[in-house]
Amino acid sequence: MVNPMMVLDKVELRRGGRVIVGPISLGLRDAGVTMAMGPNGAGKTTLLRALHGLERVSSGQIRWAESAEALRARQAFVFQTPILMRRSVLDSIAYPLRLKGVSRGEARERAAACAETVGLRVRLKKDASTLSGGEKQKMALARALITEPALLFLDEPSANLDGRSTREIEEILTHIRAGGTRIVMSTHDIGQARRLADEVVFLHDGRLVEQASSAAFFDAPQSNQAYAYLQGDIVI
Ligand SMILES: Nc1ncnc2c1ncn2[C@@H]1O[C@H](COP(=O)(O)OP(=O)(O)OP(=O)(O)O)[C@@H](O)[C@H]1O
Repeated sequence: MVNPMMVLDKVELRRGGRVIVGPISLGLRDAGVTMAMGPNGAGKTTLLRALHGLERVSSGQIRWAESAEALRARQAFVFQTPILMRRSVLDSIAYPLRLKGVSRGEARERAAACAETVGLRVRLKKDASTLSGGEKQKMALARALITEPALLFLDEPSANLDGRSTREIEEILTHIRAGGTRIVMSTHDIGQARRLADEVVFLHDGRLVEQASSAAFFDAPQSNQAYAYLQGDIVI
């Protein structure tokens, strides 16, 4: 593979005496959008969290092209349910910069610019908890973008959103991908995966079943599980 950004070598995660992910071996190249797909419980969230360093790997190795510490400082994670703080939208978006020691004024200025990017400019003074679901997710995205991540993880970022908000989130992701940010995300929305993914990593029962370019995966899935999943059938 040309320029792998990270390589997983027989990575396994065990919890409560049970293997929940793995063993998985795969390489992720250093550009584009990788989409983790698979039925409920396949291990998508756990895998993304492990890649971001939020889950302990039980055995095997995750190797990075650069030092894990250096990369960690330049990666961000958008959770399925946004984490809310009792602050204004502006200060919520500015928060990661404040943690890094950036002055309040500069953090707020950059937060306002990020809010503009995600279409939340007119909501800046509102309490974050009063936002709609779609707005909350956009705020979470802005809070991730403010750190200018080289690598962005998103776990089903539009799971509970209507079609319009989903498209708006997708437009933002397309924009930041074009800016060079590497994206690794999960979705159950097959249309979204077709629209955004460069490659698909299909998981089933904690195992990697397929890794293929988006075109190859959607045109001709190689496994019965992926075929059934794309048809909306029960995957066994
Ligand atoms: N900390 C944990 N301890 C025990 N089991 C866990 C833990 N975390 C996840 N699991 C189990 O691991 C499996 C994979 O879960 P995960 O949330 O990664 O799947 P998923 O593909 O993201 O599912 P969904 O599409 O429903 O969000 C599930 O069976 C889940 O119950």
